[in-house]
Amino acid sequence: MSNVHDGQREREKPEEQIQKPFLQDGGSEEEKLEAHIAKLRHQIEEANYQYYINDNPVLTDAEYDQLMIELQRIEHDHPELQTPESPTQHVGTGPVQDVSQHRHPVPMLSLANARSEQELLDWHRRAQNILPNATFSYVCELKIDGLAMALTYEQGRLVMGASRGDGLVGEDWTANVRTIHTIAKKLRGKQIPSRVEVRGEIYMPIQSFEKLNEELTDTHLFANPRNAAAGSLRQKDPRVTASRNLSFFGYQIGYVEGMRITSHWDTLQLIREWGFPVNPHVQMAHDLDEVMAYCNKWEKERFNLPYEIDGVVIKINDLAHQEELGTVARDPRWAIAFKYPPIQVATRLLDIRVNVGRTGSMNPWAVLEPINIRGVTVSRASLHNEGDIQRKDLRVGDWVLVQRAGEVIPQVVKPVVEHRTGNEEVYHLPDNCPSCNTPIIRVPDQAMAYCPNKECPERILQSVSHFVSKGAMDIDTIGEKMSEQLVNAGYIKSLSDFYHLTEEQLLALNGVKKKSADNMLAAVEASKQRPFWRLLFGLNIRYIGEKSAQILANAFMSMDALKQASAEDIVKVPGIGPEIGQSVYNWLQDQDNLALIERLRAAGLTLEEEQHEQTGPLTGQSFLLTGRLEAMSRSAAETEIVRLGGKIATGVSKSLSHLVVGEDPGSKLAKAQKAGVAIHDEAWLINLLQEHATAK
Ligand SMILES: NC(=O)c1ccc[n+]([C@@H]2O[C@H](COP(=O)([O-])OP(=O)(O)OC[C@H]3O[C@@H](n4cnc5c(N)ncnc54)[C@H](O)[C@@H]3O)[C@@H](O)[C@H]2O)c1
Ligand SMILES: [Zn+2]
Repeated sequence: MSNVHDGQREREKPEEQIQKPFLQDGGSEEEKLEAHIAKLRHQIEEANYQYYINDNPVLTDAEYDQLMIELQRIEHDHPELQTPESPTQHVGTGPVQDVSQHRHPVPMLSLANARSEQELLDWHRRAQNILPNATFSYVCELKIDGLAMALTYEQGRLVMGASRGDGLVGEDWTANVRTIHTIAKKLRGKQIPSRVEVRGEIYMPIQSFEKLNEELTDTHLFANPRNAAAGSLRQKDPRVTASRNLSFFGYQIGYVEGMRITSHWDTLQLIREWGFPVNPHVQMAHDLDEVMAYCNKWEKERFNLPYEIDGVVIKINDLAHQEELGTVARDPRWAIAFKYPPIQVATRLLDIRVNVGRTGSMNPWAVLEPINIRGVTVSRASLHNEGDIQRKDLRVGDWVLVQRAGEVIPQVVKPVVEHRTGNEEVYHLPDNCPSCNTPIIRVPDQAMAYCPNKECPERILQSVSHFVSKGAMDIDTIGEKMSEQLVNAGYIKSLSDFYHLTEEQLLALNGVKKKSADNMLAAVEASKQRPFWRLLFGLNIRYIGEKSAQILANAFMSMDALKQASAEDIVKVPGIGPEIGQSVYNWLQDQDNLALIERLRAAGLTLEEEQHEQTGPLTGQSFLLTGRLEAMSRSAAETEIVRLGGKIATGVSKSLSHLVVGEDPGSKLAKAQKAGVAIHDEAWLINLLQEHATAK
């Protein structure tokens, strides 16, 4: 453990802060300590509940870890105060009552943490003391920030998907787990055991997380991809889970019948053969130097990953060693998590300003004193909405903690209250739109505020930029800059004006030559062929993201059918919540919007889903195959995908659902990785096709 002085200081500090109910005058040292422990335990249990059950943390991970470390230290120094109920002795928190429970045949444990090279060495020394003659080798893995899942297979078929819960009893989420494409429903390969439990991490790619938060109404925003993954899995309706683009990496076997495996490395190979994705960055290490090199490498490179990691997991490779080392409290002795320090930096909140979004929303953002967070200078951060600012009690002039997680936009975590001087100012949204000065409107029960003016210049600019963007109408030769010029020149007052642009108009703009004018007109023309859902997405209807646009287009098949639907009809569609449904309905009641639809119709845009399209289990998903497939030809695979309702994409874009990679893939792989597209191998595809072919 750390040196005595540190330990003493750590213990003294919190005692000063103990609140009255715990501290009775004249109480002995012991009583004080007990009271302090009780408080710590209470705080941790409370945080656990918010984190594991509500998927809505009330503390930052760093704050939580601080409480836990302190409690562990006190219990270590005062074993007499340890209890089996202490949060240091158990994992997570029990399952919620109204979900079926699953008792884990082999407990699902947590992992002890190391935060420095020294702590890693300490871990190694402890293991070596128990097995003095053993020579260890290690498997290094990324610590994916998601939630642990235990998947049981009988005769190769998935029969149970359970969360960790309190480690002994988890929640049965089988129906939801089945909707996750990267989880095998049927094991592949030659060696199929009669019964096996595969463990791994369900996670949400960063891009999907960001997209999801864009689509969710402000009251349900997820704090990070981990909470988004847990919240999306723990849904009553599996169709909601299905719409959330969760993914999976396998990393362990809980137990297996009739099969002998001797090393963790072999475990990973076997899991891969069975058809699960295994993280491609797993690596063997033969000594602690190699382990440290791996940790250091990924501390820097983690921001290039399409998913979040919060550290590295190091496991002793030999399963016989693992068995002998066993577990202590809630952690195995044969593994450790090397955790990266949270990337939070303090800086000044200089000002709060407001942008007008494409639906008229007031979007406050922070002007920060520029600060370098791991090589990136951060000078602004999104603040979501006024409610969020109030919840965090951010005041202009505050010192604030700023966080950069993965590639997620920098976030203001909280104010550093101790640094307050009293000169900080409580923030309120302006009463009028900063762009057009119209009084803003607040929606009851929501933290959002809007500019109601349809002619608000900033709102028009944003909505036009969105309309031409890649995910929407993809008018690629007209970017943000050109949109601005077109709006400023008065050519685009409404989205339908794009379809009446003339060459003369374009040539009159600064710096536009005939060739680029022609390109722009051609791109506008081509956009008429975009599928209906893209138009729906492009229309800037509040809360409508790509996914909900697809769901609505599939459910109603045409704009006319959608127009005729009642609010109840729309809300009833699986995956469309009440806010989205009501918002679409309201939008369609507005005369100006209806007139816009008619102008778009007259211009020849697609207002219907293609009728001849197959619908099936893969509807709403797009696929792109690259490289050589072995078991079937690419065209046969594509035909089968289309037959099952899926689409074949023409290139990699953010909206691509799956990239399937065969032998010798080309540049698409790197592109897809960058775009955060889910990437699979051929085994996965075949499994998927077989699964649905039999189910159909
Ligand atoms: N902010 C809060 O209020 C709050 C509350 C509770 C917990 N937490 C966070 O959760 C942590 C504790 O949670 P925990 O008990 O799940 O421990 P943990 O997350 O530190 O480590 C154990 C987990 O790591 C995951 N994991 C990812 N990749 C893995 C791999 N390759 N091999 C094995 N496991 C892998 C598994 O899900 C496993 O259950 C805390 O340190 C804190 O960061 C935060
Ligand atoms: Zn305005």
